[in-house]
Amino acid sequence: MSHLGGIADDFTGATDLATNLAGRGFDVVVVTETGLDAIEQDPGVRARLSGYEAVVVALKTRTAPVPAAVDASLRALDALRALGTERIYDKYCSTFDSTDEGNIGPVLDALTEALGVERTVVVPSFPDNGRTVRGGILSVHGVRLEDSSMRTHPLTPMTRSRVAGLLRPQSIRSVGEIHTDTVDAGVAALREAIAAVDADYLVVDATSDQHLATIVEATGDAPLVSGGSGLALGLTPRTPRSATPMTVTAGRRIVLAGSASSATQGQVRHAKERMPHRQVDVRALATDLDGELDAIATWATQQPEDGPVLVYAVAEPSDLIASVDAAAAVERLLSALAARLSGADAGFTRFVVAGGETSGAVVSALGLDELVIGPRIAAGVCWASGTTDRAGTGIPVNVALKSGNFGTEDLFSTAWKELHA
Ligand SMILES: Nc1ncnc2c1ncn2[C@@H]1O[C@H](COP(=O)(O)OP(=O)(O)OP(=O)(O)O)[C@@H](O)[C@H]1O
Ligand SMILES: O=C(O)[C@@H](O)C(=O)CO
Repeated sequence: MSHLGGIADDFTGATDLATNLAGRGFDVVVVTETGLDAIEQDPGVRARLSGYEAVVVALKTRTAPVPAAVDASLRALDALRALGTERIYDKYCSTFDSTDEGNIGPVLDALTEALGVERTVVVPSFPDNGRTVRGGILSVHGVRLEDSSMRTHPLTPMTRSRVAGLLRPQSIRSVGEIHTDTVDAGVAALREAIAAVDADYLVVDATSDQHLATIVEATGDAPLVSGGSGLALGLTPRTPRSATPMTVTAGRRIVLAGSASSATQGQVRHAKERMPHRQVDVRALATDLDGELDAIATWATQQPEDGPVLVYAVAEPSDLIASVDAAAAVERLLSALAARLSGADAGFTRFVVAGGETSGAVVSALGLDELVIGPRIAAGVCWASGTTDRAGTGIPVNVALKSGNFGTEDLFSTAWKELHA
């Protein structure tokens, strides 16, 4: 029986959570929406997956309308319950990516109702990646969220920093705060505060892994926790055992960077100095997406086979075209490119993908139902393996899904060295 079930609102978030769980000794697998079909339909799949200590469902709901996000999350919950999971970890972004119409609140409302939970913690902090909450204010590397690069995010611009203030407009339930002094006072004090504060959702400060461990201990066996992936760093598997080994492939390598985040832009500029590279002509996509796809696919297959190549959307802030249509077209292009290049003819089997939305589109296009977690590349980023179809006749691939703002500048050229048999 699986112990922990994660529901992540995007794919990089799912592998981020899985990376931290694996780091704590959990045998963990990520399943996609097609993997949910298999859980629902196939008792054999249910029996196999319930052997994992943790199962994380990767949804693509971060920017989805509320009803779709709620439905998908409840479906994930049902599937996780069918695996016997006892605790649910609702994973959203460490920078609380959403708008006032966002779905973090509605999904929490739905999960608390379905689980019959009265209150739950809200903990976006992930100190290893510079995300901290102090006095209820979320900061990124010491800069208030509203003053960070997230202010100009193309899909979820973050213009306020108080987590409770971001959550309240989204939820029908009440939101309170518990600050650092209480967390510093230790498990018993925090437990008391959680019981005493008159609110359903409690935004709990955390600026260190020690704070996260205190929160995990204070929430004990709570059936639901919510946050970024940081809280996982305080969890302990019930039955530690060796992780399922990840398959390492030997095919060609490509970086697909659809993320517009500032860290990704730096990584793109760094990689451009070190590998063959090509920028997506975003304006051309509106009129001739197929032509651009053909051109980039042909270019990629003509590059030297022994090193990675880079296809990217944004290297400088001025490359960004603020339009939902442009964003959707970039996702379509990069995902179709991944599908085409993963075919036996082109022979690409190893993919670093930057950006949550982009990763969701790419993994879906590759048709991966399950991701087995492999070596850690950076905080919240790991290699994973999957098979491009479920019948067992597909092509094994490795993917590293990198959240937009995660990773050091050299990640696109150094990630590969973690990929060894
Ligand atoms: N030049 C561009 N103009 C407009 N939109 C773009 C452009 N390049 C990329 N995009 C879009 O921006 C969005 C980036 O979202 P994505 O989630 O992939 O990355 P991110 O937001 O940087 O990362 P994360 O969500 O992991 O923090 C995607 O929808 C992508 O298609
Ligand atoms: O929590 C984060 O910052 C990431 O896992 C994320 O959500 C990626 O989009």
